[in-house]
Amino acid sequence: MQTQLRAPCVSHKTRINGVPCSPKVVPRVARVPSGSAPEAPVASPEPTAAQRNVVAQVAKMIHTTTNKKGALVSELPAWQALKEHVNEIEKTHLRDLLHDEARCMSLIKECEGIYGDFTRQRVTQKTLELLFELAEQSNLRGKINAMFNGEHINSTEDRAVLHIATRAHRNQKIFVDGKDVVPDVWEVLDKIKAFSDKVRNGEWLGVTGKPLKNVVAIGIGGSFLGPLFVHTALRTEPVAMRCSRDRSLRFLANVDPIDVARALDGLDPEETLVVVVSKTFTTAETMLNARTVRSWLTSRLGPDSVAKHMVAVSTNLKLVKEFGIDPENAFGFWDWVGGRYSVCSAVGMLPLSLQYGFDLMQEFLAGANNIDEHFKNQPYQDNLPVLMGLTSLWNVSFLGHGAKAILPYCQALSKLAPHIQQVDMESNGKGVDINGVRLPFETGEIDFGEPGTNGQHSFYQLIHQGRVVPCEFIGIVRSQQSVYLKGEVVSNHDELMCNFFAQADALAYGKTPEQLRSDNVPDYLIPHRVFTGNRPSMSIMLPSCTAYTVGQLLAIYEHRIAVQGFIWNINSFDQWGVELGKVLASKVRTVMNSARTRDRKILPQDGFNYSTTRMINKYLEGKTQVLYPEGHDTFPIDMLRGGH
Ligand SMILES: O=P(O)(O)OC[C@H]1O[C@H](O)[C@H](O)[C@@H](O)[C@@H]1O
Repeated sequence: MQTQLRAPCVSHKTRINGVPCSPKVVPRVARVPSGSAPEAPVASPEPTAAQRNVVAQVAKMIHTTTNKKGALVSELPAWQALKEHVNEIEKTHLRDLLHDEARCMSLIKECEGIYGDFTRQRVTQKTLELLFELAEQSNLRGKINAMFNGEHINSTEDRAVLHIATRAHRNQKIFVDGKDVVPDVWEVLDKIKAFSDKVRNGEWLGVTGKPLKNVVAIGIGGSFLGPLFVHTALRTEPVAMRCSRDRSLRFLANVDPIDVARALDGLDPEETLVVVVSKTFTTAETMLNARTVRSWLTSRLGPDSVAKHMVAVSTNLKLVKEFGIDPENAFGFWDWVGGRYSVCSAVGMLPLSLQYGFDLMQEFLAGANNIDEHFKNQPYQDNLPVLMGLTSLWNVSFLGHGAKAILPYCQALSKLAPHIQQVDMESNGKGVDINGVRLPFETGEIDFGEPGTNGQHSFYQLIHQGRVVPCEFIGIVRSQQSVYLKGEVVSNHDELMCNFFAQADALAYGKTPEQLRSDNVPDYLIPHRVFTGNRPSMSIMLPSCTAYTVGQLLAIYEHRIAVQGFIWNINSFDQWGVELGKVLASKVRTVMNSARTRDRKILPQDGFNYSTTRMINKYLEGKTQVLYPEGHDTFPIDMLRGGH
């Protein structure tokens, strides 16, 4: 049997990622037979100086040759067993697996009103058992508990990860650093209710005395995508429609002035409330957009209008004040809410409550909370986020499928994929494990998606006959909008759902040359018309698309992403990868300003490479505007027309 060197467990904390670690550093080098369980760090008597020296040298040697500080998940016995199990699965075809009714029954889960069908994943009962074993060996349960217990599992930023607290019931208790944070959460929620009620019932008026019926939410990334997803999901839901009659909610995210023009087009500033949403209140795009819209407001309504027409959501109340927004009109949240996990905090709750009313949005929180409890308490085999996370991990890390398609058969869920893109790819697109050790395998998935049936007429060709892309089909039992035309074979929503059912089986079964021959397909076309099938997917059905079920769906996706990150043993809650581009943009900004204000070209001494220098100069030459105008703001004429 082969042996491999395992690195010393060196811990500076008593708990890392929910895993207890000996506070006493006991470097230890073990020879571990591959395929056997890694040993836990053990306490030993104080080593002598000579022993310490030997251990330090061996540890240094291991560190420099393997860069390991602890066992990687890929070294765990269950990971190895899953690798070997791939050979078994490669011999199966979904066509056959779907004939096994006992298997299918065990892979269909009905919980919390949601129907989850995993039968079209390329898994058998044995695969699941091995995945559960991997979860055990990776201490998944311990890591979930660590998250719910408010431990600082975001170790690179030394923060707890507690978006679950933002949707806690008032009587729940959730502690961060010894403090119950639920009262703080509800203090902000109560403030959102009071403020949104006042705006909606006309108690809070604009500076010229008009009701504020339009809201523009300025924010980007996590301060945009989640709220946009939920707003898009509710726009045509009958109760939400009634609650939002005569009101509008728009979003402004991109720093592109075209987005400003579109967001403000036709709006009357006198009737418009602006919500600036930024966790840090330093994000360049958001702050420039906020200054732009402030200028749009004040140029029409005077400087005093800011007090009545601008409010903020942020963790940085100092900068909110410096911007000129009264902290009384600011809605806080906390560093333990990650930006991409913040839709249930004031980030989403303020703009959405202004649009739909707080009471409806509370149902959204209740739906998310329902899944939080499910995730925390259900055993792996009945736990939707765990099953989704594990089967995705199987697809990515063992079957080698690096992408996944999110395919809601519901137009209202059209912004689910863009939101999950950020939550998933920013969380799990990492190159090192939680200890900073470079991973010998890839993490994360490339997420994309469109609502069915639109996607069918776009990229489905590739997923049927080109690359294998595991798909997630999301269907709704009762549509938000019901249409049936007399004489049609089925109602419009049934027509949509016929496609939902058909696509999953088309991917799984495919079409063989024999079937094509018996359909009299000419020989020369057969290779073109063969579908190999055996393409994995899963299906979820929600009873309806309401505030409650949208909350459930959101939490399912958030937690399944955490499951994957916990098992890969990465930090799913930081995002250092977005920094470098920001820093370089800032350097370009400085040089751009100097070039524009001094009417000069970019020079080699500005520090850019040949390509970038030439490209920026080409850009500078091509614009009619050379010098920035002094002393006043400029807008495209139309942007100021204010709907008149
Ligand atoms: O809410 P903000 O502080 O303005 O941040 C907005 C976004 O900024 C960056 O792009 C981060 O990577 C995102 O996670 C975050 O959501």
